[in-house]
Amino acid sequence: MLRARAGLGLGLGARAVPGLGLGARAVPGLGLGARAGLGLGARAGLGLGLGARAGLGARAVPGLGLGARAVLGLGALLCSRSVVQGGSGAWRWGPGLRAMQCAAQRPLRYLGQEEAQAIDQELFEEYKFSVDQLMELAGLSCASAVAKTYPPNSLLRQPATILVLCGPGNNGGDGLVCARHLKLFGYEPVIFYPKRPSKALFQSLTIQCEKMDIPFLTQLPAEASVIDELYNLVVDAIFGFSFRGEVREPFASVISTLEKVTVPIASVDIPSGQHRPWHSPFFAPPLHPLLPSFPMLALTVQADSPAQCWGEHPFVGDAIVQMRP
Ligand SMILES: NC(=O)C1=CN([C@@H]2O[C@H](COP(=O)(O)OP(=O)(O)OC[C@H]3O[C@@H](n4cnc5c(N)ncnc54)[C@H](OP(=O)(O)O)[C@@H]3O)[C@@H](O)[C@H]2O)[C@H](O)CC1
Repeated sequence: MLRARAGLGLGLGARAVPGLGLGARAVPGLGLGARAGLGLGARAGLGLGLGARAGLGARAVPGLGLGARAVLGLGALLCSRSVVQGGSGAWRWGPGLRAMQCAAQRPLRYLGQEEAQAIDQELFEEYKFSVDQLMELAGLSCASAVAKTYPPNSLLRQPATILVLCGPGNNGGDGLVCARHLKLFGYEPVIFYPKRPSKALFQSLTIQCEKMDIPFLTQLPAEASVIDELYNLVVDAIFGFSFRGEVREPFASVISTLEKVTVPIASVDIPSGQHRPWHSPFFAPPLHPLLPSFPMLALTVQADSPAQCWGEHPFVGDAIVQMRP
């Protein structure tokens, strides 16, 4: 069933969203807001909101009362600085689904590596999401964030070339999905995928890119200047939260080259090799021992406070998870 709703609400209370919803919904907070996504969960809160909501499936019921909430939301959440700060700014919508753009200078609560992995496990085991589902959303979120920050026709080099570097794990899978959506958004992605796992999922993602005529490089240019010359932007989908220890080949050379490029780097989840002082404008200064510099595209964030953001172009996509109390 498709449902749409708009209204003004002031509520201190609990509400439940007992279904799987696709659409937009008002989000508590001062301001005008709407949130798009695929959401499953229940939430309670204190909020004054004017917004619109449209959903496919079950919906929340506002009420008086004080309660806890748990949200497992998969979707795009876009919010303006002023909303995050409790001001009166309007919510903004972006391309595709799911990304949250928030203010810096707010108290931050970053996930550590283990926490991020635990949330991932919970999504798979308790909430029964499949890796394909999450990866598709992750890749789409990444492509959407790139498109929002660097629209294809704003780029210096035309056609709008983007180099997508894919690693051997799920982060690399996110990169493949991202490349596919970038192509649909009007970019010319080129993929470097030097270590390909034998799992069917990655083979399928590779075939899908090939079918879309996205070229795969057999070798990465060793000179960073060549990358600067050929590409407007690099998407770094080499390692995510399972990266451990010193970088091994072939990725040590890749990351070493990446450190020297001057075009922007958009990292998926965390900057690969993550201890390095990347010069990308996306990255904030070191903030956490596990996540010393945070990337443009974070895929999982602890969402107790949606004001947790950072950097010049912060985006949070993919799974927005609020734990049950
Ligand atoms: N949270 C979500 O909703 C989702 C997140 N996704 C993305 O998945 C990654 C995590 O994926 P995972 O496969 O667990 O791990 P990585 O992609 O980070 O990397 C694993 C591979 O990396 C190799 N590795 C690890 N350390 C090194 C190193 N020092 N040098 C070289 N290679 C390294 C590792 O190789 P092994 O030989 O050690 O096995 C693995 O091959 C997360 O960050 C998100 O981007 C999913 O899309 C699902 C949704």
